[in-house]
Amino acid sequence: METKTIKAIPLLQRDQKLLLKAENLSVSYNEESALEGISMEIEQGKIIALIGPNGAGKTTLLKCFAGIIKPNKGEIWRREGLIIGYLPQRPSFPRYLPVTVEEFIALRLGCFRFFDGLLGKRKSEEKVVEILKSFHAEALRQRRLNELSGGELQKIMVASTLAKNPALLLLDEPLSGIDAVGGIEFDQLLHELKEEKTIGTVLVSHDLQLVSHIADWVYFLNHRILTQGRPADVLQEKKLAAVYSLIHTQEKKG
Ligand SMILES: Nc1ncnc2c1ncn2[C@@H]1O[C@H](COP(=O)(O)OP(=O)(O)OP(=O)(O)O)[C@@H](O)[C@H]1O
Repeated sequence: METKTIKAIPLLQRDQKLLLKAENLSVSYNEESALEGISMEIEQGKIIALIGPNGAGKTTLLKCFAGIIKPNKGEIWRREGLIIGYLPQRPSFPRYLPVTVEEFIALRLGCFRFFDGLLGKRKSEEKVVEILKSFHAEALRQRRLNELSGGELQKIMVASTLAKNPALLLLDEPLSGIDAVGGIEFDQLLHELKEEKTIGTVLVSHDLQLVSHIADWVYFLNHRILTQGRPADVLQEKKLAAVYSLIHTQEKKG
């Protein structure tokens, strides 16, 4: 068994745009390897997409970046004071919280009144309204989380993830359950974030159409990085077919 060698070292004066750097990460669950030798850099103003088949290790990698999982091997550097907004895949916990949308967003902002927060009640309300407006979701403000549809809840999850003004955004299948209109809005939102150039984003998605026009750089993972590049290069039909046939051959070898 490898010893755990992750370090959260304050980053990196060398390059102001660099938010996070991962070097040679490996993760295994119960001796079963999920990730091997992953290295990548995430910069401010850029959207990195992680694609690959089910079980490829995409969520595991996001969890490493978020600090939820410690790799068995490798190192992660983060910019000092980096605020990370992490949207997990299909989060189920909010459903059980007996709170309204407004209270939930305030809670995630850390300024819910029960917690005697940083901003105070009025400021917190203003911020929540502002966030809901930007997602065209003001009508949901007083609704309870357990009354929302799957797509509405997902929208609120994205909104509340952005509420803290993170510098690094980690999105795991953010469009799952969101309808076509919501998808277009989300697309626009990602474009706006990109134009502002202040946030770095790692997007896990099976939606190759979204990835093809939003990502600056794509990594194709299957436990290892099989290929990487600009979307126009990686997402060519021929290239994808080659990668998938490589996976198929690996699986056959067992
Ligand atoms: N907590 C866990 N315990 C044991 N094995 C796990 C755990 N989490 C993930 N795995 C395994 O690790 C591998 C990678 O899983 P991961 O969820 O990172 O893949 P993914 O690429 O995000 O998949 P998907 O596209 O299906 O969401 C899979 O084989 C999975 O079964």
